[in-house]
Amino acid sequence: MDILKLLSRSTKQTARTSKDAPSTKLPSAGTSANPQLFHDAVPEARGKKRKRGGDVEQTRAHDEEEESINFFETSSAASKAEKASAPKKTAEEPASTPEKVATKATTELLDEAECRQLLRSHRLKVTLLPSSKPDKVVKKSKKKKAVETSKKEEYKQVYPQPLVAFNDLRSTYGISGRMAENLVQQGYKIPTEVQMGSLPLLLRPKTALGDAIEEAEDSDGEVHVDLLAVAPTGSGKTLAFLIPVVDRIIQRRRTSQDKEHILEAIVVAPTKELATQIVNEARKLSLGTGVKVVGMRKGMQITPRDSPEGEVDDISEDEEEQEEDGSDAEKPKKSSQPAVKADILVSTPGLLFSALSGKNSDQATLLTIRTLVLDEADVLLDPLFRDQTLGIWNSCMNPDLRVTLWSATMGSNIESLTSTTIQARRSLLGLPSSHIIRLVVGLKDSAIPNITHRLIYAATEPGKLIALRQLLHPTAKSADETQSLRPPFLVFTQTIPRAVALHSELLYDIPSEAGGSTRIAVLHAELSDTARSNIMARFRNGDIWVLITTDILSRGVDFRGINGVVNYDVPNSGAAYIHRVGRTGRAGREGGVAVTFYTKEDIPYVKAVANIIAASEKAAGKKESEAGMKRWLLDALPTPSKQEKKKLKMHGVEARRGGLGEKSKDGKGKGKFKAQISTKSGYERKLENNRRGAIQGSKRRMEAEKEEHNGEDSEWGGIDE
Ligand SMILES: Nc1ncnc2c1ncn2[C@@H]1O[C@H](COP(=O)(O)OP(=O)(O)OP(=O)(O)O)[C@@H](O)[C@H]1O
Repeated sequence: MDILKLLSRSTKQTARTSKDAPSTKLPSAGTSANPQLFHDAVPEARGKKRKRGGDVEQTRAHDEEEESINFFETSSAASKAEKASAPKKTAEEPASTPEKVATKATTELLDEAECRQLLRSHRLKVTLLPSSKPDKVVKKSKKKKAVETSKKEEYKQVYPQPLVAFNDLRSTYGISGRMAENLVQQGYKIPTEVQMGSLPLLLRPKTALGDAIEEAEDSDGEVHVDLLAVAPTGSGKTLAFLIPVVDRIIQRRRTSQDKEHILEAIVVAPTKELATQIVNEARKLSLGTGVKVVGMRKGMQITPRDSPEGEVDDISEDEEEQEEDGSDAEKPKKSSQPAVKADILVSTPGLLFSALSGKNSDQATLLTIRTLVLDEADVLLDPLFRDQTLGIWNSCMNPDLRVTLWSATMGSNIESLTSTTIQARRSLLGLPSSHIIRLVVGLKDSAIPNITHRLIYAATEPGKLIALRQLLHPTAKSADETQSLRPPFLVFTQTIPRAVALHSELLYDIPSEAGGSTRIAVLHAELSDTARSNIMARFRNGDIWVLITTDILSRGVDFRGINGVVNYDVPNSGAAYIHRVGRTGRAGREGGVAVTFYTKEDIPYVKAVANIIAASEKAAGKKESEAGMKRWLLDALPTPSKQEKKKLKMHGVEARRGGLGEKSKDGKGKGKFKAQISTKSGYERKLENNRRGAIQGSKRRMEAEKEEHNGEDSEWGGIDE
């Protein structure tokens, strides 16, 4: 079914020819050939001589595409035999000797020049952050210079082994055959940049880093690594943090007699939707490895290992999958069950923190946790979640604790908070201080270059509504790629009441033959968990075409087929813009569109968005004449003060606070009321208007008739005789 055709049917849109139809360019049109954002080899692009690393990479990437059956296949007969038995395995992996892994490792490593070349050509920058807190920069000029120099010396760029091809995960870094098989099953072929940079570092730090650093060792003899990774939205960070988590558990089991489920890893994510998605990804990845993944639920307890058998229970995988399908609406919840028996726990900070600070809090010191993952770390360490996140972090008392932090945006304040927390924890446990590794992919804090941005001035609130309808119902004249937005797409508003009101407004905008009001939905934090899961499942299935939401869905959530994002209300910060628009153009897909409306009220705040758009267009290689963001507009927009930025981040644009706008004192709805979205649907208002019009019309007619009648009475009619 052509969604756009149906939507534009009432506006007599002319049928697109296959030539001008943009379907092949749509992100929902299929899988991306290459998920890498920066896969152009730099030396070639700049006309320099190519080094050997580039060739290695090209050849391997090509080989991967050729190997349609199994790109994890190694050349040796022994490994072929090993691979052949892999799919049949359903239980845990048989032990693989460390010597075997080590022998393989030596055969695959690149020299430093090749590493540099590859890392650079994929815009990967790896830095060791200072192991101690950098000295305070004092303002006195001479001192400042001296201190800055010493600070500079502490930031050291390193060139670890990049992951050239997915089959190296097995051959060089020794991941389990079963996990490798799971990756094949899911169709992963070429590693994304963040996977290239982080997987060797986290899987086998010694192999990846060589003698680049002399570091503290963990009890398993590996170099201690904490990682802060900043990589674009949709660039595969989930897989980058999950593979090492699952691998570390499998490695521990290989060497230990204890095959029980021990809670070894915690993944924290800011929203329930993201946490559920991570649980699903982790389960797909660890299928058949014996690693168990559980999503945290209300009422669950984090029990210590020696909790009595039989008491231990958790939500079954089936049950959670049902929740994701939205099919468990009528089922009673098992949320009061007492325990978590799993290897990996995924949770929002609030749920886990309250479980830790509950009745059994003294038992809750998480001694067994060896990996803590903070997904969307900048938001988790923002004041909103900071206490909860640090509370969880500080409960993890295992000396081998590895912390990895991930996001597409990371302020320098988050970086220093991370350093301080890691070093403080290590000194509390009497451990030597260690370096934190920072991995940055591309330009830090920027929007992905593979989507089209449109910043549209709509002047007023009603103007935005008209503009949104224009996107939804392209007219014959406007149904080109610059005007229309092909569903499915997401619409973001500033507040919950505004999302609800916009939903009511648009409820009947989709023709009934296309599914009518069922095609449009609203998702926000005040809905029940079941309702939220239900809507997510329907949107993923393609039953919902337009999903109106708040920033609750702006981070991490991966909808593969989204064609566009509409910022109905301007986002509260540059970071919020980057994450919102990053819901489209995932895994390198081209064709995603991000539309942002702004009104008179937004002008003081829109510069951050405009700057990000300009940087993204530059990164995409657009010339000034092709760029949507014009220089004159950038220059004309005012730069908000720090204070204004802070206020905006905390509360949003004032005229829209509280959602529907405040009534003026006389109740007439002027002034602040202009930022209101009607709470009735356009269709309902049209009916009401028609009804009101009909009543007024009939009143007018009656009055006219009356007047006529009176006129007749008063009119001189002569003498009736
Ligand atoms: N190597 C790969 N090849 C192809 N697709 C991939 C690869 N790695 C991940 N993906 C896919 O890319 C999509 C985005 O991945 P993911 O959700 O992990 O992105 P992210 O970097 O966490 O994004 P965000 O910053 O928005 O949280 C997913 O659909 C995932 O399956």
